[in-house]
Amino acid sequence: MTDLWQDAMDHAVSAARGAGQVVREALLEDRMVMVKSSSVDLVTQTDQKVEQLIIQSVKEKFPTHRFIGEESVAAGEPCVLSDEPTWIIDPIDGTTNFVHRFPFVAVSIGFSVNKQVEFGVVYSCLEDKMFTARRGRGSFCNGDPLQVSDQKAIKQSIIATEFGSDRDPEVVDKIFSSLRNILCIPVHGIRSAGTAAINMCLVASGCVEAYYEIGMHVWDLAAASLIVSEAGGVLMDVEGGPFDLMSRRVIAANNRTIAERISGEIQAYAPARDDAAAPGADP
Ligand SMILES: O=P(O)(O)O[C@H]1[C@H](O)[C@@H](O)[C@H](O)[C@@H](O)[C@@H]1O
Ligand SMILES: [Mg+2]
Ligand SMILES: [Mg+2]
Repeated sequence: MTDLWQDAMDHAVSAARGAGQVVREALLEDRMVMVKSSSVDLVTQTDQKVEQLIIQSVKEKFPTHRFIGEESVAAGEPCVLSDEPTWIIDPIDGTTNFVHRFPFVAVSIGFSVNKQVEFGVVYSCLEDKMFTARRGRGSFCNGDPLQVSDQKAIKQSIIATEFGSDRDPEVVDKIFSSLRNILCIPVHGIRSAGTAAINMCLVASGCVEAYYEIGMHVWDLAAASLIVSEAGGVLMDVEGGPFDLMSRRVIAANNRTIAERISGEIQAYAPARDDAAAPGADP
């Protein structure tokens, strides 16, 4: 049977690796920092340049494919997940890390058809780790297979999360209330890589048992969600229902028991969905 998407996945790996080189070179130069939704939601010209390099390279090979790019959406492009082949791109996941030279920065490229992620590529460019997954064919890091942790007890676990870029005191109170509940289970520790994609690749690698967050976006999650599930992990909404790529809410865990326990400790809220502004979106 013809393998429809292998050529596209090979291109994604090559584009992510090339983008990583651009990121590493940019780290040696001064970076002009701009802000988006808040004074702590950062973006640089490198984010914008890398996204355009990836999108242009894809358009040359796959002219009918669609795109959801973090910085294109920030510039006003619609954020629509249709049934069409769609490249879901976060050119730099961990921009704050990039600005501060904190060494966890990823290029994330997900690819969906019929709203289902067919492959995911996350390139941790300072570690030179290429995380890949193809639906139904496993997850890998630099070609080595990945498997989530076999830890069953949350009290023997490390949990990853992020604090996001919303500094509304009411939101921050919910974030810290969830964090306190989880810390006091107790768990062994809480970690933040500063990038959703790398946190999820750490789940897939068995380094942390789970990651949760409310507020990140589809481009942070798309590629890494498949890397987690193809490594034997589970994805869930923070209130225990099915994972929804556009909801800006996720629990990614090594097993359902730990995911459900985390869900029970989270003080949930619902940020505006990524597709909220899409034509015909539910209000
Ligand atoms: O670095 P970016 O691509 O903006 O993504 C991060 C986002 O800015 C943060 O608010 C989230 O907490 C992280 O999980 C994202 O990785
Ligand atoms: Mg991101
Ligand atoms: Mg980004």
